[in-house]
Amino acid sequence: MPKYIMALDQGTTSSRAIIFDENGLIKGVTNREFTQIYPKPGWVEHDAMEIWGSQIGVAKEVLLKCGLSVNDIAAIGITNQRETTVVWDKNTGKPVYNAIVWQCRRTAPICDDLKARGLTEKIREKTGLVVDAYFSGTKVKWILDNVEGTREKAEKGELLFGNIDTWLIWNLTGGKVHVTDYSNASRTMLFNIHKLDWDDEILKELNIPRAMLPKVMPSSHIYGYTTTEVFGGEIPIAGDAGDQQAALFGQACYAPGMAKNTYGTGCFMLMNTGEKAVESKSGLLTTIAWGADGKVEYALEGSIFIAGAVIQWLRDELRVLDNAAQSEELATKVEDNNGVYLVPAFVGLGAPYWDMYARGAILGLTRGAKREHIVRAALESICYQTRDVLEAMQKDSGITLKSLKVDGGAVANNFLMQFQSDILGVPVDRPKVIETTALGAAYLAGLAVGYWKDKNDISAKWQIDRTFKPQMDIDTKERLYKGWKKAVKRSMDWEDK
Ligand SMILES: Nc1ncnc2c1ncn2[C@@H]1O[C@H](COP(=O)(O)OP(=O)(O)O)[C@@H](O)[C@H]1O
Ligand SMILES: O=P(O)(O)OC[C@H](O)CO
Repeated sequence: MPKYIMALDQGTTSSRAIIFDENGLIKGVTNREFTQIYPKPGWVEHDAMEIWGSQIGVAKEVLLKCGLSVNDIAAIGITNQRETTVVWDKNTGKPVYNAIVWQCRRTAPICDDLKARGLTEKIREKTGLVVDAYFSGTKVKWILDNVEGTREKAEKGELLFGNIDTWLIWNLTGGKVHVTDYSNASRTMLFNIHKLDWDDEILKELNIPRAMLPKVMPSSHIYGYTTTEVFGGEIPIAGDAGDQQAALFGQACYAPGMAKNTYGTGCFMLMNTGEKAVESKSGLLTTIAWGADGKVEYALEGSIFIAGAVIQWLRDELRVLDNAAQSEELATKVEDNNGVYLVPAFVGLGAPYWDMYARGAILGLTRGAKREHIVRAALESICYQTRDVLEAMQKDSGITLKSLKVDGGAVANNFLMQFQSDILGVPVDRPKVIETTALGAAYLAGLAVGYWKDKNDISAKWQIDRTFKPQMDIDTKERLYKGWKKAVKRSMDWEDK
């Protein structure tokens, strides 16, 4: 058996390739940011060819960096930004339009129409999702309705749809394999999560031909092999999961009631609910965690659209930071937020508010408000949003979390982690490997090819780096959170419909 597993982690802002050893430890990482395209306010696109190029580029680079060849890799696991939609021509392999990113709000009117037609409940029952522009279904419809010639071609079976996992696997296999996994399918708003099949009724409502859709497979499975043109040899592609579900797997949250929160571009809290699809009454999503060991398991999810991205915004647009890490230094230069709240509703609000028309706001400014306060308010907003979601999660599941496992790029920020623990009143556990998304994809791939034995083998590898314990007094905590709730209200229903 070759010595390593390679994970390809295609995120919202960067493509990453990571090589893991049998202890689940990182041997090498490479990372490449790619272009974010904002054609209009609220619209977000990526160039699918650039995504493919950057992903394959980092994969080759990491092999070189580690001095490894194709024969050293036992399997590849894919994990991806979810919901982002690519439609391409089956014959040429070329996308017919840019990838429409999960954050894009352009299909809000299509969602309003679905709601007006009384389909909200039916869609929730079948897919576990709320009707929102976030998911892929309305994005596919938008492409077929707006890009010339695509509907005819789709009806003739000449176009294919895929999320980024599907797009990467298609390209890695030289256009031979058109698949996705249960976790990704469950984010399309086209998939019946109980029957485990594409839903003909929803497809009809959105006028999407079934022939465009990929075959849905387990998340740990050999889907195909890389063509020799890619790496000069064949490697089995054996893991596929949406990045948030992959992180749940990488954090070894295998028992019902176990949860993690991932702090990347957005912030996503998922709780394993086992073989039971728990219905949310508090604004969360019911989603498929993964298909593995011959069964499908479910999760409750709280999706926060903007988390680490607010720090990128401070860096790239406001230019008050040189780099993301500097946010910690600035936030700790001041004693508190000085009454300043930042609601990062740049692309509307996700869980538990689901307001496609909310927009970002900075409130509570006075003459004494400094750059440091705004930076601090941005970091605090990530923690308040997480509390919103945790409260909903505890209500829906009836489980009170004793601690929260965290991961993702932004958890390197110690101020963020301490404030998170303070505002939740719950200890926050940061593991040694914070690249748990990639690790989860590697585990899923490794299990499929027998590189690791089973989930117990994996659970034993989870190691803690640091626990952040709550230190804030209850009055301060509640006063701060109350301010947040007030600020959120002001940001809602801002954009005209
Ligand atoms: N030290 C830090 N403090 C706050 N935010 C950070 C820090 N380091 C990275 N980030 C944020 O984390 C995000 C990157 O995390 P990552 O897990 O790579 O995200 P993604 O997979 O969504 O691309 C960026 O949005 C960045 O602004
Ligand atoms: O790119 P990330 O890691 O922020 O993840 C994006 C999510 O998958 C969107 O649902």
